[in-house]
Parts: sequence; C-alpha cells; structure tokens
Amino acid sequence: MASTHDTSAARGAEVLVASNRGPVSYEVREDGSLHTKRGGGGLVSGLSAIGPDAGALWVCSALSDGDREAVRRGVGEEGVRMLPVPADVHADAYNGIANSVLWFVHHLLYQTPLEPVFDAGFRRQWAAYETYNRAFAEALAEEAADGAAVLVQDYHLCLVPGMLRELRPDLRIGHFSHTPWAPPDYFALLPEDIREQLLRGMLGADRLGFLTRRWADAFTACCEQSVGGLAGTEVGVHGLGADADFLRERSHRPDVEERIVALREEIGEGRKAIVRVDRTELSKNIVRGLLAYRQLLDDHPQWRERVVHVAFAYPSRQDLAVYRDYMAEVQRVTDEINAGYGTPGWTPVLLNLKDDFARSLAAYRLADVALVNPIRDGMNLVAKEVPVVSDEGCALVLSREAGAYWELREDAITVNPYDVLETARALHEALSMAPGERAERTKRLSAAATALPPARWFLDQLNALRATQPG
Ligand SMILES: O=P(O)(O)OC[C@H]1O[C@H](O[C@H]2O[C@H](CO)[C@@H](O)[C@H](O)[C@H]2O)[C@H](O)[C@@H](O)[C@@H]1O
Ligand SMILES: O=c1ccn([C@@H]2O[C@H](COP(=O)(O)OP(=O)(O)O)[C@@H](O)[C@H]2O)c(=O)[nH]1
Repeated sequence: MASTHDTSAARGAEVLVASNRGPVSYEVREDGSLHTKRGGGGLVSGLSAIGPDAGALWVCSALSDGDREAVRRGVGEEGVRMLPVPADVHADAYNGIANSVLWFVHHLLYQTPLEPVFDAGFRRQWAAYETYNRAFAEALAEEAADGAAVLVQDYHLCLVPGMLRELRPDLRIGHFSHTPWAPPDYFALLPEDIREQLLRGMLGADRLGFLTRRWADAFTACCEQSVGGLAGTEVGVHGLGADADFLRERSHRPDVEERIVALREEIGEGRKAIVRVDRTELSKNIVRGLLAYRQLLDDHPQWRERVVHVAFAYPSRQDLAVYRDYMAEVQRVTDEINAGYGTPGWTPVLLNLKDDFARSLAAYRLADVALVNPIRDGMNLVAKEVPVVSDEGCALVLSREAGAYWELREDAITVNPYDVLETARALHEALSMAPGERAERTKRLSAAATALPPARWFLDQLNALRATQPG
C-alpha cells in the first residue's frame, strides 16, 4: 500500500465511489471457474444504477475467498477496483466493529445487561477498522484525479474522509450514511475517544449525506455533544428512491414469470398473500412480524385457510453467531405457527431462507399485503419496490421507524414495530382493504417511492459536492 500520494502520477478518476460491499461477488466453483453474483442489499441496489457509463470508479472490498481469488487472477468488472484486504483485518473491521458495534448502535439493537462490552478484544478490532479505513483512503488517494469528487459510503468507512483529506487536500470528499444515526444518548454508549474519532473522521468530508432529516439531525446533535458542532461540514438529505425502470423490466423476465406460477401454486387458489422480503437481519424484526401474523389468525379466525404469510429472509452476515441464531429463531417460530395452525391443505407460513432475487420479485408482484416492520431502518427499499412492480395493487404495512415512513406514510398503514397487537390489526385492515382503494394507494405509493431514482440521487449528491470548497 502506498502511504503518500505521488503528485506526478497520471491523471486518475474524476468521480470515485467507495463502499465495503461492491456490485458483484465471486464464488470459486468446483471446476475452478469463477461464478459472478450480484451483491445483495439496498446500498448495491442504489449504487448499481450508476453503472460504468457514468465513468465513476467504484472502490470496494474483496469480501469473500472468491473475491480475493478474482483479484489474484486479475478478473473484475469494468469500473470496479476490489481491495484484497487481508481476511482477518476484514473480519474484525466488518463483522467486529461495523456490524457488531456501529450497526448495533445506529439500530438501537443492544440488549443490556449483556451488551455492549468494550474490552481488549474490541480495541483489537478497532485497530483493524482503522487499518481497513486506511487501505481505502490510500487506494482512493492513488486513483483520484486532481480535484476529483469522492463519495464514501456508510458506517464501514467513517474514518476515510479524515484520512483521505490528509493524503489529498485537493479532493472534494463526501460521505453518505445508509443507516439511521443513533440519538446522542445511545451514541454515548461508545467509548469517548471512539465517538470522537468517528465523528471527526466523517467531518473530514466537505459534505455528509443522510437518507432522512431525522438521521441527519441525530448526527448533528451527536457532533454538538461530542465535538462542538459540524466544523463547517455541510449536511444534506437525499432520500434514495426505487429504480422503476430496472425493476419493471427485471420483474417481467421469464425467470420471474415462472416463479409466479410456482408461488401461486404454493400459496393456493383464492388465498391472499402477506409478503415480506428482507435480509435475515435483526433490525428487520421478522420474528415480531410472525407473531403479529399469529395474532391475526387468533383475533380474526376468518382468515385461517384464506391467507398465507410468504416470508423471504435471505441469509445475511452469517459469520456472526447472533445472526445465525436469529435465522434459527425465525425458522423455529415459523414451524410453531405451521404446526399449531396448519391444516392438510394449508401451510400458514411459507418461509424462504435462500437468496433468490427472481422469486422475491415474483412475490412482490403477487403480494396483496407487504409487511415492512423494521425496528429501525435507514430507508428500506423493499417498501418502495413493492408498489412499483405490484400487479394488482398491494396494501403496505409500514413501520414508523423506517426511513421510508417519511415518504410513504400517507398511503401506508403505519405501525409501531414493537407493538405486535397493532401490527396484527394493521394486517387485518390491509387484508380487508377494498381493491379500488388498494390500487389507488399503490399508484400514489409508487409515485412517492420513485420520486428520487438512484441515478438522480447520486447526481444530486455529486453536484452538491462539486459546489463545495474542498477542505
Ligand atoms: O453488505 P451487507 O452487510 O450484506 O448488508 C447490506 C446493506 O445493508 C445496509 O443497507 C442500507 O442501505 C439501504 C440503501 O440506502 C437502505 O435502504 C437500508 O435501510 C439500509 O439498511 C447497509 O447500510 C449497507 O452498507 C449494506 O450493504
Ligand atoms: O433476494 C434478494 C431480495 C431482495 N434484494 C434487494 O435487497 C435490497 C434490500 O434493501 P433494503 O433497503 O430494503 O434493506 P437492506 O438490506 O439494504 O438493509 C432491495 O433493493 C431488494 O430488491 C436482494 O438483493 N436479494
């Protein structure tokens, strides 16, 4: 890794994006060939719309053995540079600090009295997080043309703006958070020096972006409490929308049509479908969703045999025991409901624990009700994607703690995600909605969901960043 920027280097990229997860990942097949897979989650859905046409260089991490092998063989996508960070550094930075500490802080996921504990192990992981951030800062410093614009993404890379600023004072540096931001009292769980390092690292940027005003205000409040304010850094709000063109085209391809036929058969003739699609992620609140569905079957037995809960919970962050345990809990509660309520011709919950994007799109299209009930979520693109591709209109049950709430609340049925009884009532209301009203609401939801498509979301940030004075 180069430690300084060589100013005599040839001109590099004018626009750079940096994120932990990149647009694709690789898998080594048994015959030794490399298989390419689209990266999962909303950050990739948002940034993939930018594509190589925009001329941006996307610097991301080699996350898997397959990714590292691709780097070794010199295989890669156009406009993408994968950093082969050592596996142990990545594990500590990504699984340790990013996903077990920062993700937990911003999503209010700690369960006292057992968590959090900031001990010597945490300090070792923090050192890896610094190393990881430095690797990105150095790669970006190496690749960027004079005066280029660099858009750093998310909580994995909070220290990059400050580090990059030192290496390349000429650059315009932005940082965008795809997560919520913790309120100051919760952020204060972190050791004081770590809090300061994170905030000062981000304030090394010229401009910071958030998905909603709520998260931007929480960040500003944390800065006021810990480091005396924003130190001249601009803060903007950019609510990432769904990519209607991509979704409509992709959801009408033959592989999705095939899956619609299969899904309809599994659901059963004349039954309604309550659909959810998430990473198996603690903050998505899948178990309370199942409990609310069970409550619905208790409170309104008329729905028994007439509805199926189609739950797609595709694997995420499986290196972490707490995520593996959560997946097992989702399976356990599903089995309990199916055993307790199922009949020979009716399986109340259809649980899909495998990654199958085409099948998820098929479920979006045929859903009567979409259940999106996160405890807390930066935005939640699923809530925005369903109305766009829905065939016959879909009622949306939406958590008031999702970023998407602020844009979709008028036509969604909104819930407190912890309140299982309220969620059950919302499911009943959604299932009972008249088809005409459902179609009308879906149309308005779709318009709100696509108000800021990914390409414009990105361009707005780029233009705003270019209008700042570097440093
Ligand atoms: O990369 P992973 O660890 O597999 O996780 C997937 C992504 O999860 C988070 O996504 C967020 O970004 C979405 C788009 O802005 C937003 O709608 C959602 O609410 C967020 O949870 C994470 O922030 C990304 O970095 C991950 O890639
Ligand atoms: O099997 C699937 C099903 C869905 N998605 C996509 O994953 C994203 C999830 O984004 P969201 O903002 O809802 O949550 P995140 O996972 O980023 O926290 C959406 O764009 C989905 O279309 C996916 O990658 N694989």
